[in-house]
Amino acid sequence: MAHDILIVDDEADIRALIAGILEDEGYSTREAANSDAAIEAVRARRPSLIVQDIWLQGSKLDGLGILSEVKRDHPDVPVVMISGHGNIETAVEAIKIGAYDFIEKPFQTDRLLIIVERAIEAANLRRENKELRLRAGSAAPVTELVGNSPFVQQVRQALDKVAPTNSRVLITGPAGSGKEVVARIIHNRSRRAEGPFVVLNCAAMHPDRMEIELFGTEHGETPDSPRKIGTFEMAHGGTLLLDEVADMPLETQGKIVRVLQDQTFERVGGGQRVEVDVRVIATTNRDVQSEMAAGRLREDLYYRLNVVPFRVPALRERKEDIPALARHFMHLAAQAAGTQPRQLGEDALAALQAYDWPGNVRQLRNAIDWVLIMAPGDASEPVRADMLPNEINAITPVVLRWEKSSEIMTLPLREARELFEREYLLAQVNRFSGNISRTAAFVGMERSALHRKLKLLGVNTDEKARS
Ligand SMILES: Nc1ncnc2c1ncn2[C@@H]1O[C@H](COP(=O)(O)OP(=O)(O)OP(=O)(O)O)[C@@H](O)[C@H]1O
Repeated sequence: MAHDILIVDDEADIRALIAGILEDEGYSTREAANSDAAIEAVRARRPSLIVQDIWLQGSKLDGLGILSEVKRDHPDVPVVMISGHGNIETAVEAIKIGAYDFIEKPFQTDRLLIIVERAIEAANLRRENKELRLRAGSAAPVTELVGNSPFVQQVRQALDKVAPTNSRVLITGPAGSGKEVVARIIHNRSRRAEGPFVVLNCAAMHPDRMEIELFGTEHGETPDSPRKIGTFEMAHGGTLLLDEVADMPLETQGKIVRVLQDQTFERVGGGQRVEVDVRVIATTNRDVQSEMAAGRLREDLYYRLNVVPFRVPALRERKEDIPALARHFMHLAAQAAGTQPRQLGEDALAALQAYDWPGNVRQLRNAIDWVLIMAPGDASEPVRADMLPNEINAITPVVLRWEKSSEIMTLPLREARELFEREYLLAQVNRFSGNISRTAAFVGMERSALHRKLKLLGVNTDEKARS
């Protein structure tokens, strides 16, 4: 579809001249002679770009006034100002308000066309980047890792060191564990934070499209379609995240090695080299050693990407983070739904910690979204363990489903006490990811006494590690 350009000038012959030049290049144009007509035209349909004179005779608002209104309602629409010799200062003022650029009268056709093309391209890139961020479910910049487990503390320290450098980083870990979050934090804390953060999901991409997505095309996919900008070019000045890099075709992996080497590449179907300044971060949930052994991941790519390795463990290996993550996601879910967050009872948090989370942090986030909307009971009451989704509730330790536990009432006191102690301690050991010292401190026992007790109750090492 042709880009729609609005031309605002009080002189009819200048409007006609600009419209002619732009239409010859395939743009479609509309014209407005004063501020009322300009604002009405923008309201009728958001243009792709506005070319606008600074001085407008017989108009309520001058060029700067229209610019301010347009930028207030449509900050993403690029505006190119036309200035006369005497008003360069005003043109500079316009740039401060948000104009993309200005051209001086009398203008050269080539300059007008170059500026228009660049302004539209820049606006497209900004929009695509915004969409990519939204698709990743994270429009707001992530700056902190939620949690306080030894893992999170270690990663925090490593992030402080690595983020400001330009090092490439390879992040491994199971699906949904937070690899992309780590990548975003690295970007947000780097000197590139103001630049784009672009994600290319290699697993979701058809292998045939991979190179077009990465490098773009010089001529467009059909003779009259515009050229496409690839993710490497979009990420110029910022960070490119190659998500699930081991799923990339081998041939493309080879091309990436070359880009990493000299930071230039050719667009598909193009002969010219495009220079870029991009920090590359890659993630994978596969075992990189076996991927290399099977010939699915090139060793030279692996060594170039793995300058700084990060491993994000499964959630079941760091259960201490669950309460903080659960509260964080409850807060986010409530904010998104425009409601009050529900409080999570201690028993519910313990039940969440007893569960294995095969889908990791992403599954926990989904579960909390469910709890906010679906959990029974009054919204002002804390959520209890038995109100959690079925798959979690089903494995909740007996001790957390007290009123459901008819079994305990059928037992003599000594056996009931043993059952309670066993379930209670098992649940606590689970909450602390099998760490006996931290469990002992929490339940108020000596470490050695807890060990003895667990042995006596038949809680074996496997169960402790059941996580
Ligand atoms: N420590 C954390 N703090 C806050 N949110 C987190 C954290 N870890 C993960 N999340 C959230 O969990 C979800 C999954 O995280 P993310 O997409 O980073 O995982 P991933 O390992 O990249 O997954 P995949 O391998 O499937 O692409 C996201 O919604 C993310 O915001």
